[in-house]
Amino acid sequence: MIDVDLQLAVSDGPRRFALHTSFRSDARRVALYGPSGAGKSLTLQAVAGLLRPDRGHVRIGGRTLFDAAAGIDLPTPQRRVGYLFQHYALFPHLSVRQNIGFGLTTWWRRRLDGRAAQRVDELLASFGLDAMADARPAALSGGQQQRVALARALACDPQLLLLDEPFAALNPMLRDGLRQELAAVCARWQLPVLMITHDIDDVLALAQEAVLIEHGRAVRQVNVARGTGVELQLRGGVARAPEPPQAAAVRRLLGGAEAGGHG
Ligand SMILES: Nc1ncnc2c1ncn2[C@@H]1O[C@H](COP(=O)(O)OP(=O)(O)OP(=O)(O)O)[C@@H](O)[C@H]1O
Repeated sequence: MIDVDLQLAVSDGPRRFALHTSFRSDARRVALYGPSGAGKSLTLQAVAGLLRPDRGHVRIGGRTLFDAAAGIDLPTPQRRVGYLFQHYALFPHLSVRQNIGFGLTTWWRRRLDGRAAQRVDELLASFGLDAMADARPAALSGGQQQRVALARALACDPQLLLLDEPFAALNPMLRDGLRQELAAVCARWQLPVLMITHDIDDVLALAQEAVLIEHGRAVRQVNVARGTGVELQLRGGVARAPEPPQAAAVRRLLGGAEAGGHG
């Protein structure tokens, strides 16, 4: 379902950070977990198309969003990913309704057409935000702001939801309740989720699989329900997720020859 192999470098003056994250997962909810500065946000931004990798690919549910070798680089709106930013990034001067509908409008036409307005009404209702549709974000609680940001991320009918530290902006007292609310939203919308966090409780509450990111590398992949993990290898300079069980049989049947090898 999620197949990511990314290589890119960013620099800020003399500081240079090289990212090479590679993992594959069939789980519906995957967390990128790791310390601050490990490269989680860069990975998420590259999946969303906000950052262009030098090499690699991004495939979601069989769709190729990016493939450097094949020259494929879908612009963000065509990727059909919803992005929940770390501090929600709600527009303070727009109402709840306008925030949710923002991505359905264009800069030259900010009015919602009939279908888009209906979609926004549905989202307002399903997130329990009708009563505050005309309020500005500053008048909402942290939890309500999170719901507006989630509704906005879902407005474009995404095929993948990207969550960047979804609870970082919240009072710890609120987190448990909102984790459960978010888990319910994901289940209700049947949406695959790729989230980043450095809070192990987010992983335990929301993720089926977690990929540990350290120093710009995906180093371990953990099955949360089973409590098992596998190391992600760097082979020939490319990190790969573990092979499925039948791969060993295929290798045996093919005589152990490496791809591209002869004799
Ligand atoms: N646009 C940029 N230009 C230069 N360096 C950057 C840029 N964005 C991120 N970095 C650097 O890349 C490294 C990885 O950053 P990233 O934001 O991906 O980490 P992270 O794992 O998401 O951390 P956090 O959990 O603190 O958000 C950091 O050292 C950061 O300073």
